[in-house]
Amino acid sequence: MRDDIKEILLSEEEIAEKVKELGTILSNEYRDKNPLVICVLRGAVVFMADLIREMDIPCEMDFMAVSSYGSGTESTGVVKILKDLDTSVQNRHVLVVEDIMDSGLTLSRLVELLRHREAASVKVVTLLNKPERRKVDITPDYSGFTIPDEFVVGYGLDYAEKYRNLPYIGILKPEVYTK
Ligand SMILES: O=P(O)(O)OC[C@H]1O[C@H](OP(=O)(O)OP(=O)(O)O)[C@H](O)[C@@H]1O
Ligand code: HPA
Repeated sequence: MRDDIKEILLSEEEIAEKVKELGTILSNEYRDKNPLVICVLRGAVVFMADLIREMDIPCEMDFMAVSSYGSGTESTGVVKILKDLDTSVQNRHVLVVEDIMDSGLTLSRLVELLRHREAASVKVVTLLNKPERRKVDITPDYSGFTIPDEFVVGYGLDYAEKYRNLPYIGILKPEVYTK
């Protein structure tokens, strides 16, 4: 797997430090609010697992599976809900956890849906933000790293379902997805 990586963008240590910082900020923000923390499957699962262990407040979690990339590197523009929440968000403070905001299509669709379901508040935390690629007007409420317009994998992020288990975030060699 390492041979397919052009460059390590974020090391395990850099990620761990950032996740700790975000955990502290979110603990202060959501103290006494018993937030419903929503993991957007599948990419966010690694970030979510680390983040909630850096949040020293009561919270609940639930999962939603959506997909817009299929097996490619460009959003199809169609955000499919593959698995919905088991919990009602009505009157709950909702924190959506994502691995990356790229075109913004996935999160704008999700935020709209959760607001429509009458959540008390909806905020988004993303580990990575690629603002150069934005196709809709959305900004994450909390973001770990702003990254350049490169296709990245690892720490949950995949290309065609591969590389999610890399412990760091690396830039994928373009020849891997152009061949
Ligand atoms: O801002 P966007 O352009 O919408 O891109 C971000 C979304 O794309 C990826 O999901 P993907 O559809 O690849 O599914 P996955 O989480 O299962 O990898 C990623 O995990 C985000 O959910
Ligand atoms: O750079 C990326 N890598 C993996 N999945 C993604 N989904 C949107 N952007 C990316």
